[in-house]
Amino acid sequence: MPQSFTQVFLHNYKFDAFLCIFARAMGGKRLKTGAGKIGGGPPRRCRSGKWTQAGFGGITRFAFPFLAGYRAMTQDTTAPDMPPLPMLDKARANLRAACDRLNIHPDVFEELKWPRETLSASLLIRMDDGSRRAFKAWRCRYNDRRGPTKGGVRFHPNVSLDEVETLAFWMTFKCAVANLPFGGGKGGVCVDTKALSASELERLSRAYIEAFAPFVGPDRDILAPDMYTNGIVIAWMADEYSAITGAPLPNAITGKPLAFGGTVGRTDATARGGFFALRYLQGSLGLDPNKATVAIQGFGNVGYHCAKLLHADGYRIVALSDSRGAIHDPDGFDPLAVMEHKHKTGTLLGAPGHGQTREIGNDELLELECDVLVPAALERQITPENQARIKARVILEMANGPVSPAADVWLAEQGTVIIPDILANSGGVTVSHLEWVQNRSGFYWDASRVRDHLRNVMETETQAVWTLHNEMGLSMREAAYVHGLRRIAEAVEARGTQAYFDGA
Ligand SMILES: NC(=O)c1ccc[n+]([C@@H]2O[C@H](COP(=O)([O-])OP(=O)(O)OC[C@H]3O[C@@H](n4cnc5c(N)ncnc54)[C@H](O)[C@@H]3O)[C@@H](O)[C@H]2O)c1
Repeated sequence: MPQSFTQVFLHNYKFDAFLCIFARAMGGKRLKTGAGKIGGGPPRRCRSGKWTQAGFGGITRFAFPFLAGYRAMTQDTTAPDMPPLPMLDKARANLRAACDRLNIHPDVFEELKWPRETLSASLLIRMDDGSRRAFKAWRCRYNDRRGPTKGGVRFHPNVSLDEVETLAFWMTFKCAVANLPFGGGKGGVCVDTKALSASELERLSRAYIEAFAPFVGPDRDILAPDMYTNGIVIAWMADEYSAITGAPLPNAITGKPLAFGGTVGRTDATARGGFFALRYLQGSLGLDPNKATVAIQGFGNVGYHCAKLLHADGYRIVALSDSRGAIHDPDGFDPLAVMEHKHKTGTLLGAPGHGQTREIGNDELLELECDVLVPAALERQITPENQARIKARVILEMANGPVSPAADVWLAEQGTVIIPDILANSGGVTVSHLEWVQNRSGFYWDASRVRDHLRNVMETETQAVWTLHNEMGLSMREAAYVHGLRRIAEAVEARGTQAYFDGA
């Protein structure tokens, strides 16, 4: 039995390779692809799950029961600790601190130390030019004590196992902070979507589901959008899941288009949730929406809707950015006009503002003089390297993990208020929960009911975190972890801890 993480990993890959050879020996065929055929060979619409397919996707499905069981075994908490995964280790420092604050039973920390299970796969797809390419992919179920795991799928060239597991860890806490009956999960594919054609992207999205279908399910692991997985990607995934399971409306995937069982209000839910949290705190933070200035990093789903909502509320959006660059105008931008320009030209560079607009570097945006900084793109954008140059009084973390743990401590000491990701961006998963509920009941809500529910959740939980922050003298992040951990610990302890066996 392998002992170290590296050994476990290598062992798993050898196991995959063995299955690959075994599958070929058993007669898995290499199938032609072309128009109407998607993925690296497998025939589509295969509902039986029988071993009739070649390619890694088929193998993963075939091998899944062995792999899942094997990985679960190798992640036994009685095994020696694994070598560090840098991001996850750092994220876990918040858990350790919250456990110490609450005097939580050691069994709880032990349970949350590692993901419950992580599956890796190689997605082999046919490219438009006829070649085949393999993309590394993962799906992690971190902890499911409060319910089925829930989390998005990220398509990005820098996605790694460490990132996926860390994002799943954060999802565990986010769902608890929002008081949802879910645990935390996450998935990712190492891919630059901009380098793929639409049909290649469709094949990849479907191949992801094919590889992980046995791992997911409405009562097991529920998928959602994340970076570079928009509504159409989610629709392909949901369609593929329907085909595999034979269920026409799979509620194992949320963020679906409306016509495909989606919910009203999901598109801007993450941004709206952050907006509700900020608006709830703005009085306490001394922010006057008619005077306050905002810089937003990332102009995708979350960044754009955040800009729109804040702008409509009176805030002045003085800077915006995307992966291609950033723009600054002290007199502010109308996000609708910027989006229109982006649609026309493919970039927000050159978009009109209300005054003297100039292009700036992405780094410069973070360091601008403004009241509220909204990172809505990637992790680790604010680190010890640039922390001293951050001038915003308030940071609304719409991205996951945009402030490194060291910078987080340093900024909190300087008096910067950071509304942490596990609270600020929990609006998305909150409305995803409503989609899951509506799919189950078959009764669909109107927009005002969804918004009222979201506002209620965001205000209730923001108030709880703010109260802990003040009463226990914690940073907002520490308070959010304490708040979430209390709920997770209750769910763990309800099933019994060592104390039951000690007769305590
Ligand atoms: N979509 C959701 O519902 C949701 C929910 C919770 C958290 N989040 C988090 O919010 C963040 C954004 O997600 P999204 O759904 O808006 O993704 P998206 O793919 O729609 O948009 C991402 C944006 O970030 C920009 N970007 C990428 N690299 C950048 C860089 N180096 N500098 C500046 N901008 C850069 C992209 O150009 C794009 O505009 C992610 O961290 C995601 O995990 C999203």
